[in-house]
Amino acid sequence: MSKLKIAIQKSGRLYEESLQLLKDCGIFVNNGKDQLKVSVENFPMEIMYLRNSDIPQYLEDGVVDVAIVGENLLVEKQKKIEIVQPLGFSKCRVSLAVPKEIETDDLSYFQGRKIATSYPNTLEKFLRENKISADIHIISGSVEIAPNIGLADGICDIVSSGSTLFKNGLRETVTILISEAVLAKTFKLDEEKTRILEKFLFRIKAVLKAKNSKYILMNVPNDKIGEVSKALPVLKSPTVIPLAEKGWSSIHSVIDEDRFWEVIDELKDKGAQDILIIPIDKMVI
Ligand SMILES: Nc1ncnc2c1ncn2[C@@H]1O[C@H](COP(=O)(O)OP(=O)(O)OP(=O)(O)O)[C@@H](O)[C@H]1O
Ligand SMILES: O=P(O)(O)OC[C@H]1O[C@H](OP(=O)(O)OP(=O)(O)O)[C@H](O)[C@@H]1O
Ligand SMILES: [Mg+2]
Repeated sequence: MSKLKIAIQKSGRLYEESLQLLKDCGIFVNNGKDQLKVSVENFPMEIMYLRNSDIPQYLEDGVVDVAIVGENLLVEKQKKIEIVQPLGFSKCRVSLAVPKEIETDDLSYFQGRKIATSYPNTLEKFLRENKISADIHIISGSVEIAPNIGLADGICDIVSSGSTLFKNGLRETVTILISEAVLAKTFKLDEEKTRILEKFLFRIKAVLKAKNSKYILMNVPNDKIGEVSKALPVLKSPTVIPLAEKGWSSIHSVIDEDRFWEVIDELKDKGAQDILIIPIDKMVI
């Protein structure tokens, strides 16, 4: 039986959460990461630990079948690859930044200036689309230092919390793109591997859905059940269980993490009491 070859970053920003996702999907990997190719016992999968920057090429060539990579890297490398599923971690953006003394946020500041970056293709395309002509200076890391050592007038790099920019006296002015970790696949996938990928994706979706949802239970006077139920964005209809105390019931349901506070206020207003919110481990719907 064939195995789905998945590439994962060997070390760096994506490593921990990529492995955690596999674990949450019930795919157990027992190895030290010095072993660069590892088979999984309980799923038809083979893991390859690679440098993030090499992964897009391997995907395009079909050397690996799927990979967990930053979306920004796929944009940068411009390879023929398909994004199958955003994964919700390693969220960041690729932005332009200038020394904090520069007062303008306007893109025209960069006209005729020098910009240091590790993402030349992304930057070049963005500048071309916005009719800015600038001198792109490629460096492979520590980009934020460039303006301080007189190497460039501004930079284009990854920003997440913004603390690297701040510590280096820089200020974010224009966001070029936003990114998160994604599961990407090669176009060269045969039928058998496509079936394995579907199985893997089914598990990933159950994990992601559970992460974005909460189990909610509350006590409600029986005459308020209708009103409270209406406020719940339920999967089908809420579970209603009578309490030992006459005239009261317990209502159980699932709500989206991002609607959480809004829904709680409404539930309280409609008569719900003793509201409990519980994390969900997996969710198959
Ligand atoms: N500060 C950050 N916060 C959130 N996500 C980030 C951050 N920096 C990078 N990322 C994301 O994680 C990915 C991997 O970044 P990382 O710095 O670990 O590797 P790299 O230096 O690009 O690659 P390599 O594995 O080739 O050395 C990036 O492509 C980006 O999508
Ligand atoms: O906005 P922040 O939260 O400060 O994150 C941004 C920083 O994170 C990344 O570097 P990383 O730490 O991955 O180092 P690297 O350049 O060696 O990859 C990126 O290149 C920025 O420098
Ligand atoms: Mg980095």
